[in-house]
Amino acid sequence: MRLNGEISSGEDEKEKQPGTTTFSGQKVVVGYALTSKKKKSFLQPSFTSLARNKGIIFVAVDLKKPLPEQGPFDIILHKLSGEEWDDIIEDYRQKHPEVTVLDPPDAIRHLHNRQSMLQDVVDLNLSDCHGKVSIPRQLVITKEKDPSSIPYEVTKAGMKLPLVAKPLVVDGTAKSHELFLAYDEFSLSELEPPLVLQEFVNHGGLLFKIYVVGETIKVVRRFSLPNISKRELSKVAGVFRFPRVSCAAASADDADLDPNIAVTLHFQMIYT
Ligand SMILES: Nc1ncnc2c1ncn2[C@@H]1O[C@H](COP(=O)(O)OP(=O)(O)OP(=O)(O)O)[C@@H](O)[C@H]1O
Ligand SMILES: O=P(O)(O)O[C@H]1[C@H](O)[C@@H](O)[C@H](OP(=O)(O)O)[C@@H](OP(=O)(O)O)[C@H]1O
Repeated sequence: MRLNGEISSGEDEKEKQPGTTTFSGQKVVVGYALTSKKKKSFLQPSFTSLARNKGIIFVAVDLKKPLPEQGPFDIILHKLSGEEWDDIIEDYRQKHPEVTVLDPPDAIRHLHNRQSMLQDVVDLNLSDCHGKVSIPRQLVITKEKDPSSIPYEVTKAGMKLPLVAKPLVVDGTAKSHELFLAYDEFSLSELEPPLVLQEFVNHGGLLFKIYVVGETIKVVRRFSLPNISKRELSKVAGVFRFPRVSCAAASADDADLDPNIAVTLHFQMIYT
């Protein structure tokens, strides 16, 4: 297959994966358009090397050049945000129906907003399905709102403390993963809308993260925010920032959990 573009050099990809055989058939070319953060986390040498052995080649899309002039690609893998990029991808999809675009902007738009993201879970209506699947009670504070009005909004909505505050927009930046924990509603006026406020759900300081790709399902355990007791709530005030809760570094897969906790947690998986 012909290639016009920078091919992931593979120079650092010396690590051979056990059990992999070198591919000798038709190649699949994946054009990728990712942030430098995502390139670092996703396009790891061990991964691109494994992919190469299976005939999958990653080629960087040059954002300074028109997309239709690049390739040919079999797949476009992108995670960039913004209307301009969405238009480029949509236009490319129309002109190149033979290329698989993962994911078309229209199909993932609702995931860029924490309110619309969780609406799908609500719509599934799994309130009585071998247990309870629900989302935390939440309130959206739009960007037009004056932060000083947040305490009033919270009281009006009857939200119970403590509250978790998250950026409304999810755009893959480190800032969009930030989370704030507020023990009293007044300190919420220090935060910057647009926000989603959620009631804090005690979940034993652990959560299960489930990855699904086609038929393959992988479940991992992560340490999370610990339970907050009524006593603690009555003694603590203020808003606390957590840059990244339950990230990969907080893996609890090897933790020796009390079996009783593990069983309880099994029934407490929460959608956040
Ligand atoms: N309402 C809540 N009550 C208690 N803990 C919460 C709540 N919301 C989030 N958390 C904790 O904070 C973590 C991060 O929440 P967030 O909503 O940012 O998850 P996410 O966007 O699904 O995370 P990721 O970006 O890793 O996919 C959760 O995994 C959970 O441990
Ligand atoms: O490492 P896990 O627990 O799987 O969490 C991932 C999040 O679920 C993703 O949302 C992050 O990607 P974005 O930052 O592009 O949203 C992703 O960011 P990363 O690719 O920069 O590591 C991870 O934080």
